[in-house]
Amino acid sequence: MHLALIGYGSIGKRIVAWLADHPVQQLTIMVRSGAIGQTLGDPALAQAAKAAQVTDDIGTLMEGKPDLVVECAGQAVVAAHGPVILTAGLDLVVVSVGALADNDLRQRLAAASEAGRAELILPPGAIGGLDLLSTLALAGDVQVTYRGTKPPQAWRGTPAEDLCDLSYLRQPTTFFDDSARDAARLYPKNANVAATLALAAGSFDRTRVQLIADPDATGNAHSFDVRSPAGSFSMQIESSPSADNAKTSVTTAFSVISEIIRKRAALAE
Ligand SMILES: NC(=O)C1=CN([C@@H]2O[C@H](COP(=O)(O)OP(=O)(O)OC[C@H]3O[C@@H](n4cnc5c(N)ncnc54)[C@H](OP(=O)(O)O)[C@@H]3O)[C@@H](O)[C@H]2O)C=CC1
Ligand SMILES: O=C([O-])CC(=O)C(=O)O
Repeated sequence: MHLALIGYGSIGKRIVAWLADHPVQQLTIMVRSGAIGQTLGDPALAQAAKAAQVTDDIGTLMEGKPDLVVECAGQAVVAAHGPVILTAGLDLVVVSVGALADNDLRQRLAAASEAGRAELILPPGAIGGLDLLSTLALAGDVQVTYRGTKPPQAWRGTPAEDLCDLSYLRQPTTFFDDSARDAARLYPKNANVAATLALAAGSFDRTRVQLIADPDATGNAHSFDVRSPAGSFSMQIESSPSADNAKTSVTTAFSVISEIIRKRAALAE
């Protein structure tokens, strides 16, 4: 298998660490130009693949015709490179699912997937329960309320800094209560799960999102309630944060790894 990663942060590194025990034939990693040397020097690469290359150029990544491309970089990368990757016939896992809150981009990705006969794969990421939510959404009139609770440091560098004093919180504080569309736009590194729920529910505007900073939180909690005439359920997930990125639940990388395993099995058939 030839695997390509775009982004080598908490998720990319976790995937490469897993590859040490399940190496691929070829690995291509796309990083920013300033990070090429440091990434090439990472000893984890030698164990992850028989051959590894690091580039800052999407053309170079695509030239190698990887069997699977994984975006684990950010929403801007999905917008900049997602359509061209799919049009070229390369299957693409998108982790920064919040990018799909942009209707125009969502349509372009769908059209590119069809034109290139390539699969756009949206992994569950940090949450679960999407199968039942999709089922209830088909039956109609589904209402979703999601609550994302993280420790104050996970909200650094976001608009939450202007909405509450993250350094002096004494109790759980809800600083955002609005649609999944606005959550994905305003909190691109924290509200991808809200976008994933919205896609399964069939509406970014009717999926309600509450974002909470909790000084006593030790990890990232995702809870949501689904109500519909056909059925209702609630889910509560407590996740450990990634060691090198408090915003990202460690489970997310393993959700991507499931997709890598699925692709590898399909190639072996
Ligand atoms: N679907 C889900 O459930 C979840 C999705 N996510 C999303 O997954 C993505 C990755 O998460 P995570 O690994 O924790 O994030 P990190 O910030 O740890 O890593 C992302 C890496 O991608 C790099 N990057 C950004 N733009 C480019 C580019 N144009 N070319 C190459 N590299 C680039 C960043 O570099 P630099 O730091 O220089 O910008 C950084 O090194 C994020 O968008 C995050 O919000 C996270 C958790 C759950
Ligand atoms: O990993 C998480 O806890 C969720 C997250 O950051 C996101 O949805 O963007």
